[in-house]
Amino acid sequence: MNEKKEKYTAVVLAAGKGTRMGGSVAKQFLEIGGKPVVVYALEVFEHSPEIDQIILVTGADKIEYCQKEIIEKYGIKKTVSVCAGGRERYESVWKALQTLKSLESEQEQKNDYVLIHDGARPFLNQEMLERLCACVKEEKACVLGMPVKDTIKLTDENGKIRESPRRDLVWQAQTPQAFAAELLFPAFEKLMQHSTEGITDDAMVVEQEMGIASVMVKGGYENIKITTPEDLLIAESFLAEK
Ligand SMILES: Nc1ccn([C@@H]2O[C@H](COP(=O)(O)OP(=O)(O)OP(=O)(O)O)[C@@H](O)[C@H]2O)c(=O)n1
Ligand SMILES: C[C@](O)(CO)[C@H](O)COP(=O)(O)O
Repeated sequence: MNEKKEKYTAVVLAAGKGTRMGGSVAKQFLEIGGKPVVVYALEVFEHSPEIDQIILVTGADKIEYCQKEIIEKYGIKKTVSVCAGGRERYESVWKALQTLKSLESEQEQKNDYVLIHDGARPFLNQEMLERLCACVKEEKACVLGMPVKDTIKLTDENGKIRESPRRDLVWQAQTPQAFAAELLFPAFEKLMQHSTEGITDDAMVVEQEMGIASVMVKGGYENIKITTPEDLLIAESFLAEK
């Protein structure tokens, strides 16, 4: 007898303003290798056998653009919603989770796992995604990342070094970050009940609100986030190699 497949939703975040990049077009919509940055990750989720559906989060004024110029144009058929995000990244995640709750009522089916990905990370690939999906089934909270290559210094506010942590224990966190839905929903519900500062990823929310530590899963050094202008040069050089 076939076992019922567990349900995976990918949330792709594309509601940021790209302040550090500058320019008039938000970085997730800039073209690299002839396609907008956000399309690369959407295509990976579209072609993954694990992922059942995709929610794309963008600015309220970009919903129509995303529907026509991203989802329809590039054939991202697993997209079940293009919804408006919030001011901060975690608020965009919260909006996506609310959308997902409404969809669950309509679909009369709950999700087992939710993956949250920065639309500004175009070099996710199927191998990274497979490792993450396999891990989250076991561990319930998993973060893609890579060990750091430089020596890390922790300083005080004046830049004075306070600690040099063991490098073999220090990782750069990437996305996607994947969670059992039963952990992620209550974590964000709790988070939104108090004033919140300094939240820069989803694993922090699950740790802070639920007391659950996520497990690091090997991503790739190429899984960069396009953040500042030099990242576009790095991205072009990765694409030239393909
Ligand atoms: N309110 C926000 C802020 C960020 N993001 C998304 O989260 C990802 C990672 O965020 P970051 O690199 O910080 O993007 P921006 O917030 O756009 O950049 P900046 O901080 O330079 O303005 C990006 O794909 C971005 O579009 C989002 O959906 N909603
Ligand atoms: C989630 C993230 O991409 C993991 O590295 C990162 O923390 C986002 O941070 P940012 O301040 O939004 O760039």
